[in-house]
Amino acid sequence: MGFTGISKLVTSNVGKSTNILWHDCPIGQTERQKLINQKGCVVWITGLSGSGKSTLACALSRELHSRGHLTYVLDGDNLRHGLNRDLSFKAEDRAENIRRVGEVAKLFADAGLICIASLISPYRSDRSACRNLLPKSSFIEVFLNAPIEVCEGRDPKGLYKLARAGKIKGFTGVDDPYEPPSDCEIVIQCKIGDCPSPQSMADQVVSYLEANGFLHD
Ligand SMILES: Nc1ncnc2c1ncn2[C@@H]1O[C@H](COP(=O)(O)OS(=O)(=O)O)[C@@H](OP(=O)(O)O)[C@H]1O
Ligand SMILES: Nc1ncnc2c1ncn2[C@@H]1O[C@H](COP(=O)(O)OP(=O)(O)O)[C@@H](O)[C@H]1O
Repeated sequence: MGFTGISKLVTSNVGKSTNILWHDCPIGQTERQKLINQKGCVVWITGLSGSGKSTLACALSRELHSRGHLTYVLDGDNLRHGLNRDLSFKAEDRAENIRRVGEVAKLFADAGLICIASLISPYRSDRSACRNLLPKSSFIEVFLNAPIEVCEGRDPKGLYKLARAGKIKGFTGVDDPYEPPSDCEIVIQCKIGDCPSPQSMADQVVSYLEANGFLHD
């Protein structure tokens, strides 16, 4: 075996990539996790636009950081400024958006980080494909269950208003579907006039991570 850990020179074809080989390194996820005393995982926050995904992602990242944990936030809106700038909001582009972010999140988790992905991710099949990329139990799906009335009432970017006026087509929850999770790890319930604070949403996720051993090696 050489330095790159090629044990047998058998190449394979994956998607459109032909004759490729997997290289292993002696320092892997286990070694990295030991170094930072935590377990890599993906916290995947799904919900309507305006439900509070980015707010929760940032509150969670801040809370974990203050406790000495390494996190990284992958925010749908932000990633569409770079990695996913070539994608629209039609179903197949949303699927590709989620697939790419799932693959990136998998790398962060493999690096040992608590990766917080915050995307509308409206289709169950796309979220499920991301779940299947990760080892069992290290994909933690969080449903920010805020009714559209709450999200539309907030409308911080004025997008619901534009969608209702027909100036944005295919807006999630207005004229595009959102499929709520049927079986996810955490549900954060937000009702009209009664939403948990950002800190208490973050605390709910931290409790789950603590109880499931992600905050220790
Ligand atoms: N048609 C349509 N539908 C939904 N959202 C729209 C649309 N057009 C633009 N936006 C803005 O894009 C943000 C959602 O991007 P995502 O990458 O999370 O979407 S998705 O997961 O691919 O469905 C979303 O951000 P959030 O409000 O933070 O969810 C919107 O600001
Ligand atoms: N728990 C909450 N309680 C009250 N307001 C909230 C809460 N979470 C988010 N908000 C507000 O709602 C709006 C949308 O939140 P944001 O995090 O941008 O949602 P999303 O990322 O899902 O679009 C923002 O103005 C934010 O300040």
